Amino acid sequence: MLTVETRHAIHPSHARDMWTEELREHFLAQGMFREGEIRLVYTHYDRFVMGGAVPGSGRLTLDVVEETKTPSFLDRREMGIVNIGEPGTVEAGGETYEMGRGDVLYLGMGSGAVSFSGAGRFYITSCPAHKAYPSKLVTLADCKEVTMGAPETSNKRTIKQFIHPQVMESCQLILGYTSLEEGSVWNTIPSHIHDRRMEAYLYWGMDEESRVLHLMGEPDETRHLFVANEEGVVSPSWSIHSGAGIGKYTFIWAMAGDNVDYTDMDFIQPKDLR
Ligand SMILES: O=C(O)C(=O)C[C@H](O)C(=O)CO
Ligand SMILES: [Zn+2]
Repeated sequence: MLTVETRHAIHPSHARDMWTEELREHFLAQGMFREGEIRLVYTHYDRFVMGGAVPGSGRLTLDVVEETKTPSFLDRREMGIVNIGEPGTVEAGGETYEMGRGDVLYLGMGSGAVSFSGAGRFYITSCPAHKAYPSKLVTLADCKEVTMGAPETSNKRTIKQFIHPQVMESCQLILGYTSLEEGSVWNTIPSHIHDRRMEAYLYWGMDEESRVLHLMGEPDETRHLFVANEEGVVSPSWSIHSGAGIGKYTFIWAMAGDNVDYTDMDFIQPKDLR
């Protein structure tokens, strides 16, 4: 079963006037992971798509998605898949990929139908592509790690880069995930924006009762969302995307836009946040 929800792009001056439920309706993605289903959120931010596939005891295939009006979803798109569950299998382009928890699969434009099976919980990201780069399984052992922050500022964290120019080539998609060190709670501090790229977060590895206080909005008009495990946040190019967790968490970040330069960020110091 395939479900696709569309999210239109919101102007920052509109977001300023939103109350809590409206902010959640436009920027929070809930219920993406349901057994036996593929559930996608098709955004109008760089036409980025995020979603989940949980095959359970069956097999799920992602092929035609009406929203793209192409014969197959990946005809003019690339895809990044992260397995946030137990080991599972993805088949695409005549290849079979065995994915452990935390492994990332890149599928190039024209890969055709994508099938999911096994005990995996597959987080799906996709954006338009202009060239068919080779598909590639990037395991945890193959990613590039960058350590940032410090325990004194409660933001010591490891950024694992998978779909990233230093690891492999892609058209627009950049993807990886960040984990906090014991005792640290803050991600992405100092905050930043990048008007050249949108970004989407998926928070995972959290206890049922935990929540992340996700900060969004223009730097001088911040808003927040309380986010639970396996929920996503769409971050427009004008919005900061930082958070603090009540309990442990990891988050997958993925971006699409004009460049694939992870370091292209405009930082905002805490004193300038409002
Ligand atoms: O902890 C961080 O800092 C991040 O993970 C930052 C994100 O990767 C990001 O926002 C990249 O633009
Ligand atoms: Zn960012």
